[in-house]
Amino acid sequence: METSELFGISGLSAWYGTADPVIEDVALSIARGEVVGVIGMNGAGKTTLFKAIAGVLGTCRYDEARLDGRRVGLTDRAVKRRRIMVFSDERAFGNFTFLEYLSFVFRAYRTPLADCSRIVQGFGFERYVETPLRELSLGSRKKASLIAAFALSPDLLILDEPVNGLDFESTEYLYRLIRGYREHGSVLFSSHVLESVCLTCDRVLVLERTDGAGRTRKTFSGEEISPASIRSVLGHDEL
Ligand SMILES: Nc1ncnc2c1ncn2[C@@H]1O[C@H](COP(=O)(O)OP(=O)(O)OP(=O)(O)O)[C@@H](O)[C@H]1O
Repeated sequence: METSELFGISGLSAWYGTADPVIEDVALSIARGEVVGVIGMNGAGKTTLFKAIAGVLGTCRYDEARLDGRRVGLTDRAVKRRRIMVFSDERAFGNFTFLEYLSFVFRAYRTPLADCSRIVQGFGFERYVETPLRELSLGSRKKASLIAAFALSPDLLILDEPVNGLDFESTEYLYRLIRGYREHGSVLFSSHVLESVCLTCDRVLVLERTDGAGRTRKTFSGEEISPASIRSVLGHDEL
């Protein structure tokens, strides 16, 4: 294990109603200050993987999970306070305004409320801060969750399809936030947009469903992280 590892997991399998695993024997290590992207076809198991890592999916097992080099449980409260997951289509907290949601999140993480006006401005979200979340568009709801997560600034940000639903300018701003996060912590995010991983990631993992379950098939790093290189390995040269 590298000394710079923030979080690691091995032998991770997860399932829903039946015993058939949706992801099987997945291993992942995220270094401090590293941005890791996960790509894969619809249904490959990206969201399932993220929920398991975030400790919000009860139906999973793993050989070992590590945080700061120490063996931990994914549902340990102390571990959950070190990460936050932004869901692809967050519909909870619909009756809360953004400001209410923000103070709820900070209270839940036992952290003094931080000033997030710069991030609110960056996402052009000023006029929505007092609107109930259920009245917001998909993209604006996504912004509310992203602003709260970046303002909280835990050691590990887990973002499930953060680009989905965002307008062009907010997407560019999100890329800047993700790249800048290295100074503070690590980011694990999934995307169907190759540009998003190529512009931000240190490493890109491909999750692929083989023999019925999602497994990490290939890792791209450094120079390999380009749309052409990823397409060629995934067999889509003609695009
Ligand atoms: N709550 C659930 N109950 C039962 N099966 C589920 C549930 N959530 C997901 N699945 C199944 O698990 C598999 C993986 O789904 P998951 O959402 O993790 O994939 P994904 O890679 O995130 O897909 P997408 O790119 O479409 O978001 C799919 O076959 C899906 O139908």
